[in-house]
Amino acid sequence: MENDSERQNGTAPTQSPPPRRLVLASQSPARLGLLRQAGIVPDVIVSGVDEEALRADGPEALARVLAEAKADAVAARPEAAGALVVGCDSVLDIDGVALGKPADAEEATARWKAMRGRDGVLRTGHCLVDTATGHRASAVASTTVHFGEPSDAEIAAYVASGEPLHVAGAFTLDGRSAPFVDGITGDPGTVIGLSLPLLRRLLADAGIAVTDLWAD
Ligand SMILES: Nc1nc2c(ncn2[C@@H]2O[C@H](COP(=O)(O)OP(=O)(O)OP(=O)(O)O)[C@@H](O)[C@H]2O)c(=O)[nH]1
Repeated sequence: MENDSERQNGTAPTQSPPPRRLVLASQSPARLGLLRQAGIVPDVIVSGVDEEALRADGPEALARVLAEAKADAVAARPEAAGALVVGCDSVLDIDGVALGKPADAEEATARWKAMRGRDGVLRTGHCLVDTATGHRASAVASTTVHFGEPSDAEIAAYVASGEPLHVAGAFTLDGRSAPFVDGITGDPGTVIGLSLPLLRRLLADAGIAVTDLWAD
């Protein structure tokens, strides 16, 4: 509390804003890991949004619409009251076609045989909702992925690992298919599932410094 002299000469210490709670509207362990490694420990509330039920005109619009649907669904929950909510959705854009998680091993194999040696763009939609103020903003981050040329046998082994079935684009930058990705142009977090530089900008637009969310 400021004392009288501080009040009179305006030297009262500036009160740092109360810490804000962030809710991650995603079941993605990769997104949670990116936030935790950056010093942010969000609550997780899975949106349960049926992604197949939504349509949009192209990969970028689809990633945005799905991220917005996830954030809005969680922001409406009573357990998110007063919190900042971030929702994300990632799709691989190859020649304007949005590729999410492959349906099965056969599709994962066919995708790898089609995309090896080529470039694709991983597009991750982000939506931030401040349930305390009603502020809501969304944006899409894009990173170009330069795929290597795994052999048929390497593709078969990767698909047999099961990993590609659980991730957008049937590949991971930081997992078993890392040897098959020659490089990227853009933010790596966008590929993994959440762009921290973009989140920083969305938070700043809401009047919040990303450093205010650090857990310690
Ligand atoms: N670790 C890792 N995960 C990836 C990579 N690329 C995509 N993913 C994951 O693939 C998933 C993309 O599917 P989404 O529909 O966006 O998200 P989800 O996992 O279904 O979870 P929700 O947000 O609850 O819908 C996310 O969990 C991403 O983190 C990658 O390079 N590395």
